[in-house]
Amino acid sequence: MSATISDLLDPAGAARCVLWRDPPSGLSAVLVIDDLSLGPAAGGIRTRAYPDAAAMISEAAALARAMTRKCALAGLDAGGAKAVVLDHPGLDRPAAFRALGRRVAELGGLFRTAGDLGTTPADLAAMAETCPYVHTDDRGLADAVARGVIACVRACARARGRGLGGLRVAVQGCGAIGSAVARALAAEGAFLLIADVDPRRAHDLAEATGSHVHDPKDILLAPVDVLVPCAVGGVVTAEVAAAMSAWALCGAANNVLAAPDVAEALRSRGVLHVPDVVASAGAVIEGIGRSVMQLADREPLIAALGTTAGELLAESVATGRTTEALAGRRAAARIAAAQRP
Ligand SMILES: NC(=O)c1ccc[n+]([C@@H]2O[C@H](COP(=O)([O-])OP(=O)(O)OC[C@H]3O[C@@H](n4cnc5c(N)ncnc54)[C@H](O)[C@@H]3O)[C@@H](O)[C@H]2O)c1
Repeated sequence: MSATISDLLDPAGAARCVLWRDPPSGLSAVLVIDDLSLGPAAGGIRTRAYPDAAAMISEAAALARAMTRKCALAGLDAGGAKAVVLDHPGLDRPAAFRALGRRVAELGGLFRTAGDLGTTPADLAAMAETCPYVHTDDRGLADAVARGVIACVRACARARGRGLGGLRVAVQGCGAIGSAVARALAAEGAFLLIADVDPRRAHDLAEATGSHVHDPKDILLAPVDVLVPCAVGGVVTAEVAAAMSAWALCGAANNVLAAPDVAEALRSRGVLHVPDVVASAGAVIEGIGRSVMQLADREPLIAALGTTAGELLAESVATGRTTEALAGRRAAARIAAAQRP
């Protein structure tokens, strides 16, 4: 069940993919390394009940591509990757994550990882027993994401001549990231509507932050100023883009647009859209900044996400292009410059 580095290094520059299985623990995992031009590949581990291996590969590949853009835009010396783990009734989680840790350790630091949707602090702790390349400080990374999201929401508010105080914000998802974002927004005096498919999580977060619990079925259409998705990807469909009340979209959920043309639907309605590859970069800045770039202070890079968001919003108005396209172009330019001999 092991991969060697040469399995992953593809001289043609195509995405590298490896499937790991460990029958004793029930582990089935896919790692996609998308790009190594700027440095080792960074990306979290997602754990979900996928229908088949093709679904695992396709989600890992899309998320790894987004990580490449995220690292390039954040000014990090890192490329993009993603690992996904199949959640199923036969999964012995501690043993499976220890086995996954052994495989990732064999790559010698080529892949740097942390948590993501569905992967728990206990999973990461088990993995860290066998692997030095996993960040287990889930709360610290989530708080770093929240600081980046706040900087980007502030950029949206500023574009409308507003501040964060009294801003009406809807947060979808009350997990690690949604909770950190809601706490940070509440501390800034925003008025919050929050929702989760797990009512207990929403209730507990509402108690802690003074927020109002909203029905998860229509949180994306809630009458607010800013929509902050922090749950699963693909939730902003063409229908949501056409019907949403919020005048800004700025969330941490990776790959939140259901299709590329949704970006144009948002732009043509005048919705300020901060791409999630910008808004959600706080965790990878914290992780790679600390472990690879040895930056004593990562806050300037996190604060710079707000500057990038403001520039993209202004450039979109000036050029009529979507912020998503403009962000993609910036990331590609930085990677191309690094690839030049
Ligand atoms: N963890 C990180 O460091 C990190 C960094 C950047 C981006 N992200 C992204 O942020 C998002 C959230 O990650 P997380 O680590 O908080 O995951 P998590 O598993 O801790 O929390 C996700 C929450 O979303 C809820 N949820 C799922 N579907 C929902 C729906 N349709 N409506 C409302 N709630 C729903 C779940 O019940 C859960 O409470 C993911 O898209 C992830 O890729 C995570």
